[in-house]
Amino acid sequence: MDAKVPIIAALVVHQVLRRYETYTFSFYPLALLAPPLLILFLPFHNGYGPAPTLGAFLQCLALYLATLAASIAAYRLSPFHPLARYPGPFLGKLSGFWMAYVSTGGRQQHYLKALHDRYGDVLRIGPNTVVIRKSSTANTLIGGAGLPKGPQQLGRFLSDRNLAMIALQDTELHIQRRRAWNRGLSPAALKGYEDQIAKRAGQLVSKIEEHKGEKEVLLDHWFGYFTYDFMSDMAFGGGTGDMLSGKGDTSFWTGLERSARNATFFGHVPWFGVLLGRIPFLMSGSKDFLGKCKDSAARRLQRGSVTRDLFHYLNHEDVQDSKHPRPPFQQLVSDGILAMVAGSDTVASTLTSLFACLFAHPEVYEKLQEEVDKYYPPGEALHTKHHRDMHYLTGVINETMRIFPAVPNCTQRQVPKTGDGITVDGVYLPPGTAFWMNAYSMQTDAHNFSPSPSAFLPERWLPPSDARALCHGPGYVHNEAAFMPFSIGPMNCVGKALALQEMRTVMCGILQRVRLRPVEGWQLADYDRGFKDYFVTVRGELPAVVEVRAGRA
Ligand code: HEM
Repeated sequence: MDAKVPIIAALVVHQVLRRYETYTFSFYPLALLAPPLLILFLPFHNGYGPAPTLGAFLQCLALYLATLAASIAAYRLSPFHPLARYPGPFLGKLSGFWMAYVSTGGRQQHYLKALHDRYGDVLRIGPNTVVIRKSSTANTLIGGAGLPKGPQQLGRFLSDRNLAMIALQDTELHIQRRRAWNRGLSPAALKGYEDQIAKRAGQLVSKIEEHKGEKEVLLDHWFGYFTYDFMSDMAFGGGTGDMLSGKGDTSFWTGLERSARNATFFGHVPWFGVLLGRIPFLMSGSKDFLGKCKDSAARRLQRGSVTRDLFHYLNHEDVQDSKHPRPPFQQLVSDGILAMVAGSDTVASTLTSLFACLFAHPEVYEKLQEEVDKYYPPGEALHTKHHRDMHYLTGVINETMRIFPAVPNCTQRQVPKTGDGITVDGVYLPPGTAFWMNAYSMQTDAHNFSPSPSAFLPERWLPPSDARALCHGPGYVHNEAAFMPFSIGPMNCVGKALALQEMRTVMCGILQRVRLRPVEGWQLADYDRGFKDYFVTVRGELPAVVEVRAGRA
């Protein structure tokens, strides 16, 4: 047998694969099987004889695939790879499946932080993927004129078609789509959601109150029900959210958790997620969940606009002119799914972490209680007018999101495949490099927040005029450029203001009426262990004891 032919074919195909990336399903079997078949049947002398047998084909295929795999591995590990300068796990350099595997444990934020502490600010965690902890690069890379989105979301949504806004890699398309979202989450639109938030927050507090005298109430569950019900009011004008009343279907949360684990995995190998997403009987759990979200969006579209909900803006019902034609149905469905996933879990996670931090720091709870009592005495309605003066509450929320960010790895961007790549503050990213700004590592790095970067100190965030502010003394560092729980730039979290408004309203509502305590033996360390980064965060239960405050029921 002439071994040279399949070996040369494999080396050529490797070069094609390096340059040509596709999510077309048929491409992969073609790239893997067609060259050995061609070699056997092409009329030139191939060394396999005039009538090739199955054995000859298998021999040729094995040699071809082994050479292809060896060539890919050798290139990825070689000093000639454009990312060779960056340290990282050996298996990560070899394949995206390494980080996909690590992510299944839910502790990738801690894994990456440990690697950053060991190797430095830029790590190579995939063949063409890095993760960055250097805040001085953030503005250029993901700020105002930052780089386009990376491919991770295609894997997470198991599709490269009918994408939700968060997954759009074409910046122009993203800007266009984002306009409607910006209108739907503008300060004026937020004013319109204020009563709904206050109503749902009041309902939540009443539900928590009902548990007084009982052994415990699971706060994480109730926060989940609150965010789901509110998001369905806010996004779809109501009609689907009924969890707080105890009547709703809670399978949204089980579905989300199950599909989130898959989503994390496929975010590291997006091409694989897209391929599996095309196979009808696979990934049924994730597809069922996406299907349920689709149904909510479809029902809302059929019903039409009753209130000025988010769909009112996404469907361009607020701008009836020829420049704003109605978007295709599938686009609305994808963005509806995005609203439910991005808007529910993140806020539920942060509210749960907020109380976990307060339980672990009773002195902080006391100070926050004082501030809430000052602005929201008994009977004071849960409107937003005091929020901006509540600096301690802001400090508590920021400090919680610093240590327990609901999206620990921020999000992915990618350097365009054509051009020279980009250099910023000594970090060179070659064309095609996908990268994450690692929020968790940045926010807990002593170079950005000192003293005690892992300690919960809301005083870090107080304005210098406040006597309690922690802003002097040797070794004090407070680098807000490294604080990005909502990401930054024009593709950051469009729901940031809404999320803060929800969280402030709920915190004020709860502290105004009840006193919550952790159950006997509860430890923050246990909560931390159960806090898993599965694209959205999965957290352990947060049981609490409820006491109604005198004169507040
Ligand atoms: C504590 C709460 C929240 C946190 C920590 C959070 C965090 C994030 C982060 C880190 C991103 C990625 C941004 C990027 O790609 O650079 C994001 C995107 C997004 N978030 Fe949030 N989020 C929260 C709440 C919300 C809420 C309430 C909504 C309401 C609908 C929302 C809607 C979105 C949307 C639509 C995107 C995609 C933005 C785009 O691609 O332009 N988020 N969020």
